[in-house]
Amino acid sequence: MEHLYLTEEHEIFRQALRKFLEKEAVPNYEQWEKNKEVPRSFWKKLGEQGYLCPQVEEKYGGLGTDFGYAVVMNEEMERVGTGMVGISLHNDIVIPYIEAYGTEEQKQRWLPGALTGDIITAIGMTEPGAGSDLASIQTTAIRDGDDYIINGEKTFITNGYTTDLVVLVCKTDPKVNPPHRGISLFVVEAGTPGFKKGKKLRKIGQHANDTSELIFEEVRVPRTNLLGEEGKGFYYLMEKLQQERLLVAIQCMASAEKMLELTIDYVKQRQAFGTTISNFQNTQFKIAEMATELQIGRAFVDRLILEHMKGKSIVTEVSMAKWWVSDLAKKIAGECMQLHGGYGYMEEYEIARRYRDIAVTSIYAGSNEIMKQIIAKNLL
Ligand SMILES: Cc1cc2nc3c(=O)[nH]c(=O)nc-3n(C[C@H](O)[C@H](O)[C@H](O)COP(=O)(O)OP(=O)(O)OC[C@H]3O[C@@H](n4cnc5c(N)ncnc54)[C@H](O)[C@@H]3O)c2cc1C
Repeated sequence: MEHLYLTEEHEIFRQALRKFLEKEAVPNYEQWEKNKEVPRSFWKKLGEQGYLCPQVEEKYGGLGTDFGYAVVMNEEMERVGTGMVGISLHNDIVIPYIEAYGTEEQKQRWLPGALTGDIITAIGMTEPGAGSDLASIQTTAIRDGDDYIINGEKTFITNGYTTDLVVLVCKTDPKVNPPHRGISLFVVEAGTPGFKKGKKLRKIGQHANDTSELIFEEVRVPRTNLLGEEGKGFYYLMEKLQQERLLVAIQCMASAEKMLELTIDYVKQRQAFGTTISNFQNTQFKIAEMATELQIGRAFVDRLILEHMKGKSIVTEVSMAKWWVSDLAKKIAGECMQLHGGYGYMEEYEIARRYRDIAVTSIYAGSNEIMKQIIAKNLL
């Protein structure tokens, strides 16, 4: 499908990336699902080809690419499987915090490793007792001379098991009112005494994508690991969530388009009552409806990508896209599975995995209910 914001260079990049993924990811994907992680050897290969954080400035080893390249990467990885979203989380969500709020010293320290795959990153916001209500987190980072002492627990952390570096959301002032003013961001490196990782969590889908609990017991980090200013963490998160939520909409579009493609192929060859399933009017109407809804979603998401690339603040519209496209993708997953009949419920057919993988998109990156709350708050 043609996109408004992509140049010929983006398309050349897409072709090269697609070839790379067909060789290095597709044949191994099932094994990654079984192992519940994308191996570091693959991250390193991505790094060698310039696919890790290509947007980073050249002086740190990056290519200084625009958001169009991130869109292409997300679409192409999503075509392979949603279990690769941890790579996008690293490229397009975690590293941008360091790029935007890190000091020169911090950038020199962490960006080069993030580009080679030596440093895999994660972001720790959610806790066992606080997800949507982020301001009520309990993890604390209390000043002790030139250091901070961190105590707390995070859960559902993407890349949590493999991570070398986590951008951690903590309370530096647990008593301040309103509570979000007491939130700060820290970089905590794996291996720091007191920082423990839990087991890989057992999820219903996105198996290749590792998700873990992270535990912090009396973890001492120097002041040089504070990201940006103390007490500004919540504002930094709000600034960056636009891109995170837009990416979920982009991933859901790509996945839903793939599901429709798989289903069109299937109904054209499956026989029943002496003809193909594609000859039934119900099938034709379902395909027509899904294709129409995908065109509507594509037009909206493409417009938002363009505006995001121009640096516009489109928080309300991105929240709309996040809930609407993820709900659409979930509905399409159900309808595509239905058109596959019993085979759609079998793991041999890709639609089964896609059905499981898409379910979480209405929950993570801010639940769809929270998206509607943001939209309503900005309109009323
Ligand atoms: C696979 C996976 C990967 C994840 N990756 C990460 C990660 O890398 N880093 C990270 O920090 N977190 C991550 N998360 C956490 C995710 O962002 C949270 O699960 C999500 O924000 C919801 O929080 P919760 O699970 O605590 O649900 P809750 O906040 O307890 O919500 C439960 C239900 O109540 C609804 N609800 C809550 N508040 C309101 C309200 N005010 N009005 C109406 N309804 C409301 C919610 O929409 C939801 O339906 C991940 C989660 C999953 C499942």
